[in-house]
Amino acid sequence: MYVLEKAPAKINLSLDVLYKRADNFHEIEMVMTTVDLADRLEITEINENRIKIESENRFVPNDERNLAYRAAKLLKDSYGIRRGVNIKIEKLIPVAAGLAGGSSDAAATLRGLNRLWSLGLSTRELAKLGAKIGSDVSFCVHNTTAIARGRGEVITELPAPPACWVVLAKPTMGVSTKSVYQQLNLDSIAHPDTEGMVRSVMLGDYDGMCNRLGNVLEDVTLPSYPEVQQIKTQMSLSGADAVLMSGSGPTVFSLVKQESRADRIYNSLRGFCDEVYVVRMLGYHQSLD
Ligand SMILES: C[C@](O)(CO)[C@H](O)COP(=O)(O)OP(=O)(O)OC[C@H]1O[C@@H](n2ccc(N)nc2=O)[C@H](O)[C@@H]1O
Ligand SMILES: Nc1ncnc2c1ncn2[C@@H]1O[C@H](COP(=O)(O)OP(=O)(O)OP(=O)(O)O)[C@@H](O)[C@H]1O
Repeated sequence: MYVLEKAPAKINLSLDVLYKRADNFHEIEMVMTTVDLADRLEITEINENRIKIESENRFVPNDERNLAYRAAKLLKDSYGIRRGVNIKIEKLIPVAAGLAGGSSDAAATLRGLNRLWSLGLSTRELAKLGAKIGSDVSFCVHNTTAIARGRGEVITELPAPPACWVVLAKPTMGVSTKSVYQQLNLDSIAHPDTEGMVRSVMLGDYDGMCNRLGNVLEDVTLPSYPEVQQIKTQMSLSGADAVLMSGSGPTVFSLVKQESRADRIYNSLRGFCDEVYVVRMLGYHQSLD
């Protein structure tokens, strides 16, 4: 028996940090959605009572450090499951990119094992478990468009944003999320209009959504990595409707209505940036088979 699960990348349409909490995490408010760039997981039952990870990507650990491993272990331990699985991860999302690739793999593992082991857990129950693995995992379990609050685990689903093309570009370096949060100066934040972003998404107002893209973590990552600003500038010059860094970076995305413009941005970045993708926004509940 096996199940297949898609694990899509996320982008943050807005990301605000409200304050630092006593537990050293930051209280945040984000509007997030998923894009059509996804890892593919094949989860197969094996005869031994253990979790095996298979991945050909040299940046992805194939042991207990893998977030998919941690998700499987958490589910096994929480529900006393004495069965084993092999989790094969076809890695298409760039690693340490600000696209929540690892978190999405963990979420896909929770969804997949819920089916494989017929656990009957609801999305909310899986999302609650996911929060124990990482702040982005609950959102990834929902696998839709949503507002995320708390440290990222308090999810309110939203309708899909207005349809558009998304061009993603990841510079070569990876960025440590922890270090970006640590360096953020909370006194000088220009807070994005989260409420306005939510309204724009709900109304299907594409221009409103473009005008309200905002990510306070750019304050840290942009000055540290000039390549990120260069990509933003290049995308704007090539006709993007709006441009923003995703998560803690370094991936930058642009939104465009016209496919021809998306192609123009893609072509303008090739040779200058190794990993560039033109994808669609998802944000609907996906058929995961
Ligand atoms: C930047 C985002 O990706 C935006 O979606 C998330 O906020 C980060 O989500 P994540 O990578 O799943 O984060 P975690 O693995 O839970 O935390 C990594 C580190 O980021 C910092 N962190 C994370 C989330 C949060 N609300 N406040 C924080 O300060 C903490 O130092 C933590 O040790
Ligand atoms: N399944 C996985 N896929 C990718 N990286 C993983 C995975 N499991 C563990 N990791 C580790 O997690 C680190 C961060 O990877 P990931 O691609 O999830 O970062 P990210 O996209 O910046 O995450 P976020 O946007 O949530 O901050 C990697 O350097 C890698 O060592």
